[in-house]
Amino acid sequence: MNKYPVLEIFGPTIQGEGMVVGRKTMFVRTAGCDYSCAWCDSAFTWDGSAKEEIERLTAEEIINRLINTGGNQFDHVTISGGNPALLKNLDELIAPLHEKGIEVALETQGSRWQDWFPEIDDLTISPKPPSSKMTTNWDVLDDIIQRLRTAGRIDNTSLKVVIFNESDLSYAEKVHQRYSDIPFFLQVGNDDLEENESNTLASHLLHQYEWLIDKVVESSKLNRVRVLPQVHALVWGNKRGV
Ligand SMILES: C[S@@+](CC[C@H](N)C(=O)[O-])C[C@H]1O[C@@H](n2cnc3c(N)ncnc32)[C@H](O)[C@@H]1O
Ligand SMILES: Nc1nc2[nH]cc(C(=O)O)c2c(=O)[nH]1
Ligand code: SF4
Ligand SMILES: [Mg+2]
Repeated sequence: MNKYPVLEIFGPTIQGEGMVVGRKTMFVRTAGCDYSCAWCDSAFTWDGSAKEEIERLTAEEIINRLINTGGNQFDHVTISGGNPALLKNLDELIAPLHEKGIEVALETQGSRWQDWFPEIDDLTISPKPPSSKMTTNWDVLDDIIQRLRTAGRIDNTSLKVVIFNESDLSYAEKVHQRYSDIPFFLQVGNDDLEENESNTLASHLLHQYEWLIDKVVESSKLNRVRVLPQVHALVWGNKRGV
């Protein structure tokens, strides 16, 4: 049996971001990332600070943990990280969830393809803008989108770009123009990961949201798009496991 490095299993909560925002869901957060974004809100998955908390679990153990935690109060599981696309054979987790009538979503940055991507019900690809300090490999991203097209999975796919500044907006325009038929989400960047007063953070993020809305309204290249905050950050602030 394959084992997967898992840092958190939590929920039910709501999906706070993107294409299925508001959907009641459980989360499985895997450890390890091939990126190190300057503003990563889940840096504990890759910076070594939580390495003692990483558990190596089989698919069966993950499902048992999901059921022990969420009971029968869920029918949707979101796999995030870190980058879950570093893991081969995740189909061993996805197929038994589907057999139980549970839908599966994935959060990944579009830096790696895995053959199980076509099994995902809600696939969010979140390429990283300049503020992250990461560079997009456009050949890899093109290849991922092309494979999803070939597999007939574009209806299950969305693109989500986090925005902190004007250069990020130009990057977002480029991504949207390149893959113009794919549902496109702009997401407010949380630039205050140290704030532990959730009301203070929420009012700051709402101002950032207003700024982002204004910018998107102004742009002639960002028309068929959706602009969203991270709803969980507005409700629970920087708390982990929500
Ligand atoms: C923590 S990542 C894990 C999945 C994958 N590594 C990725 O980046 O897509 C989940 C989502 O959170 C977003 N995110 C990370 N840090 C953020 C921040 N400070 N503000 C807003 N969104 C952030 C990422 O862009 C991504 O869309
Ligand atoms: N509620 C909630 N929604 C989320 N959407 C994406 C998340 C992530 O960290 O991948 C996340 C998260 O951590 N919590
Ligand atoms: S790709 Fe995702 S998990 Fe990895 S560093 Fe960037 S935001 Fe964090
Ligand atoms: Mg998060």
